[in-house]
Amino acid sequence: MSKRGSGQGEVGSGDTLEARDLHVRAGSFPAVRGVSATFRAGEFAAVIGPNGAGKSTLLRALLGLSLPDAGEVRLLGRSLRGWSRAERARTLAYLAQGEGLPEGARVRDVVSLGRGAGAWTWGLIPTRPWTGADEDAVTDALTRTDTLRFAARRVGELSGGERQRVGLARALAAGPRFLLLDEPTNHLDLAYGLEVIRHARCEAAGGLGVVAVLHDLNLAARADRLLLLHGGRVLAGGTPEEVLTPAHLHAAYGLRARVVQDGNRLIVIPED
Ligand SMILES: Nc1ncnc2c1ncn2[C@@H]1O[C@H](COP(=O)(O)OP(=O)(O)OP(=O)(O)O)[C@@H](O)[C@H]1O
Repeated sequence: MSKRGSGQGEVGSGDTLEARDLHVRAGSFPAVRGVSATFRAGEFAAVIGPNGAGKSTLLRALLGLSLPDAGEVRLLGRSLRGWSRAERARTLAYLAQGEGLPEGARVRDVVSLGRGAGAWTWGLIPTRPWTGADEDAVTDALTRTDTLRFAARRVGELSGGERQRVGLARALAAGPRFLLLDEPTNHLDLAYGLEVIRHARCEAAGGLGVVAVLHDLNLAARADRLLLLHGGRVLAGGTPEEVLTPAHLHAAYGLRARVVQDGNRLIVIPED
């Protein structure tokens, strides 16, 4: 089934971000060891696993920020090695873990950075003029993340949850095909965490591919697909029902847990 999202066009079967037998080091440590996974446009996928499982390292390799020792990343059917930095930056958006935003800047200006407005702000030579289409894309990203109403406020005046949505808006402003989020709900209370997940789901329903590293398994249970890493390897991949089993949770986290179905959602309950 194909979907249409604002500015993202038709989603076809080749709209994937793929890791093929990927081996990646973090420093000298082999943090990702033979991971294969396919992330699709139009899907919200969560990468889960205990501390040190290799989640962030995998995300950085998918973005082309860390080069693999072996294996490859393929984006829209082409090896990432063949993509220019500029092409990659337009296609893959990234919200890093604990990424700070400039406190004194106004929200709209921060979101404009997502379309390269920094080239003007920082006195660099712009490669193209700022256009009405850029302005529209910024407004669209602000609207989609429900941040338009405080677009004129300064970042320093916002709550943690509001800042996270501004970061999301900046990433979306570039008009990417895939959005990669590293622990986007970290330090957020339950309500804000849920809100970030709701936005991620909504973007995926609009045609974007969303890949988020998540620690909270009950938030991850709201994803379309899960990838469970352990020791740099894939322990399980598939739907939340397939991945969040007591056996997998015990193998990955050494945790005894019950998994119960509540309506159409799974709930993980750790046992003492
Ligand atoms: N610069 C580095 N030098 C050496 N080892 C590193 C470096 N960065 C990460 N590692 C190790 O690589 C492994 C994977 O790290 P990574 O950050 O990808 O895991 P993670 O699953 O994202 O963990 P967390 O949930 O704690 O953020 C860990 O064991 C970590 O200690």
